[in-house]
Amino acid sequence: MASDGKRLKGLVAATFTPMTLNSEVNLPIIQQYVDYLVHKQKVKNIFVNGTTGEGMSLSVQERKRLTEEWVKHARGKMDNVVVHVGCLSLEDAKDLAAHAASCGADAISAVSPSFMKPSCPDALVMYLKEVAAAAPSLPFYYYHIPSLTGVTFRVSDLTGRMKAHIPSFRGVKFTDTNLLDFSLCIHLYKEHDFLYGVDEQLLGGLVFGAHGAVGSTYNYLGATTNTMLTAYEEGDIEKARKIQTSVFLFFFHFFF
Ligand SMILES: CC(=O)N[C@H](C=O)[C@@H](O)[C@H](O)[C@H](O)CO
Ligand SMILES: CC(=O)C(=O)O
Repeated sequence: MASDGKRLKGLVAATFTPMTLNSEVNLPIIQQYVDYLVHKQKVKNIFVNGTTGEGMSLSVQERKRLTEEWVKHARGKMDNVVVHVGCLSLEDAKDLAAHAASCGADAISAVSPSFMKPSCPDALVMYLKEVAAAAPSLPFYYYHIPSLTGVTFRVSDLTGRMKAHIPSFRGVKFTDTNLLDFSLCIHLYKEHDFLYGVDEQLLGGLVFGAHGAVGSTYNYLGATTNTMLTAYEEGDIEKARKIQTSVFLFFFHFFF
């Protein structure tokens, strides 16, 4: 699964972390989870230990064991395993990045530290540069999620700096409703991948040129969202809009 220059496209499911009733990570079920995503949801990329997987609430050891298991079972079945390695501790993030590389993950990603926040865009890039350098052979994706990190630097401001300072920088997982910032990134940095992360308005992201999408709902609405991607590609905007509307109505029904 080496990712020699291959671009991350299409849907990426942000995996949940299966737990046992004893609050241990449930590793034996991961093989079944991979098969379910590939066969039932037609989703062949995963984002492990992110927001949905509650990576920030897991121990470093749990995150490592999960990474090993996801990579092992995805091998030969999936296209990309992206491992989220962001932590409040830079040393832990570097440790997780190096571990992801040693397991054979395809890419890594990291959020900004969020308790002691970087004071300016350059400080954030210095942190991300060190994390990425711990796994220099893996494509690195900045994970922008200001609603949770409170770090609101515009991605269009950060991207040029990441491109200049992080040799493995490949793109951004962009979880924010600011489509102006998103579209500016796509316009300015055509050689990078910008993956949209607000599942309820992915259609808006597609119109502005999203290369793909990372999200929690692709665990269970992957097949449905794939039909939306196809409708959009075929120019059937009415159908795509209907599917997007059904997705957010479904979502609002259960979560609001
Ligand atoms: C805050 C959050 O978890 N965002 C996810 C991606 O980053 C999304 O996939 C959402 O879970 C999804 O859009 C539902 O609101
Ligand atoms: C949605 C997403 O990308 C995450 O859970 O991290």
